[in-house]
Amino acid sequence: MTRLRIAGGRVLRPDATVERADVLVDSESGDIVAVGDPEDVPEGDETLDAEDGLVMPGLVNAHTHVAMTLLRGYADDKELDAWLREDIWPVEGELTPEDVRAGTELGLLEMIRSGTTAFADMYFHEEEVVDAVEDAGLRARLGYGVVTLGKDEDGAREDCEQSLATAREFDGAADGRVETAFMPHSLTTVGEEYLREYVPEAREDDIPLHYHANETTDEVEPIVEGEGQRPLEYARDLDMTDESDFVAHGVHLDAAEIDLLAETGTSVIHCPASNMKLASGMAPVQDLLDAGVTVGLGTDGAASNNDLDVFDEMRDAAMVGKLAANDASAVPAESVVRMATEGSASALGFDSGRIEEGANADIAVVDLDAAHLTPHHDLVSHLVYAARGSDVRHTVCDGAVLMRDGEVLTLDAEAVRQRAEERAAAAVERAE
Ligand SMILES: CSC[C@H]1O[C@@H](n2cnc3c(O)ncnc32)[C@H](O)[C@@H]1O
Ligand SMILES: [Zn+2]
Repeated sequence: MTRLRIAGGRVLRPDATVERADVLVDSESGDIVAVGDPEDVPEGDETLDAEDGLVMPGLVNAHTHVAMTLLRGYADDKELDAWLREDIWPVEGELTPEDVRAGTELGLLEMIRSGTTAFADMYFHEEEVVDAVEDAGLRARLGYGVVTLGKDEDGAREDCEQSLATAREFDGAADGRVETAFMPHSLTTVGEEYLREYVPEAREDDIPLHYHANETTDEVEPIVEGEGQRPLEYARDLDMTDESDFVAHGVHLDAAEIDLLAETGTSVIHCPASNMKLASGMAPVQDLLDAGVTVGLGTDGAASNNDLDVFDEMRDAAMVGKLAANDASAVPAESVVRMATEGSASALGFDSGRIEEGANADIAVVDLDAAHLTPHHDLVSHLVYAARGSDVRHTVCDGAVLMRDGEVLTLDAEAVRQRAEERAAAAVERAE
């Protein structure tokens, strides 16, 4: 057994306390095998120096479209529908598998550098995302995003079948680090007849569902008018609110929908930066937490954020959560850290997000000696209100070191950056 010892640091425990401790990881099983007083933790074969650092669970970005890094800064300052139709979808129509690979690698590089160890992705050419994740060493729940709107019946069916085939083929890939889901884009961009036909197929194979829901009022109103139901009631009647399912956004929810989410166990992935930038609205996060809904955190794509830094997202979640509740005590730092770690991991079905014996060894070590993190009254506060992705010193996933002392070991950072730059420019040129 190869053992990695993360030594000399302070450790963020699942109850949000911080203690001086060492962490021992079994690099073969990918599990944490001991957490405790340095004198009680057995020696490792390899050591990661966590002196002056905080050892915390790797962050989990539970909703993104990772290859959209290629479109970062391409189209800003528009609301969702116009942004997608006028700017994003025309370029996405030009993206080749190689483009998606290049954009994904850029996103993975950014995630590893900022302490993210797991994520959920909805996109196309998803086989490229699987390969990139396998090489870069992260953990992910991946799926092909279905849109039937604007397609004829053959095209729509092809899309649904592609999503199911992707989910079946790649589940368990990358030594089990990749799991999958059936991913209808949203309740308004996928026709009811297709949801009625294909959701039962996913259920038969125990494939979870991930989709955008209640993101904008434009998405809620047609369902209320057409079906006489709130969107999540419509989703429940289509068997789309299982415990294993997770929806992105959940901005415009009424009280009955919040109860429905709590009763069914369907998780909500809060994406505050995207919701603010596209002026979609403010999600009722404190109400969701009070109702017992599992809430995770996601950046959404880098074109509506415009980065994949979950530290940034935590700060946004705390800030907008208070504004939405009109209460400065709402969505406190501890709840936000929980959302970005255990909450997201649980939504994605991963046994990660906590530094505890038996959990996946998905870990980030944050440097605490920066000026903007001094003094150390409350380290949980710092993670949410003061830290940045660039404060991460080491990133470990599944027991493997992906970044040591700021150097990413699984990707050639400069080559990744150059390829993405070239591919992004060429794709935009083809589209214009
Ligand atoms: C069909 S693959 C996924 C699809 O989703 C688009 N997308 C990116 N951000 C959002 C968002 O906030 N709401 C809805 N859809 C979004 C992305 O561009 C892909 O086309
Ligand atoms: Zn999205």
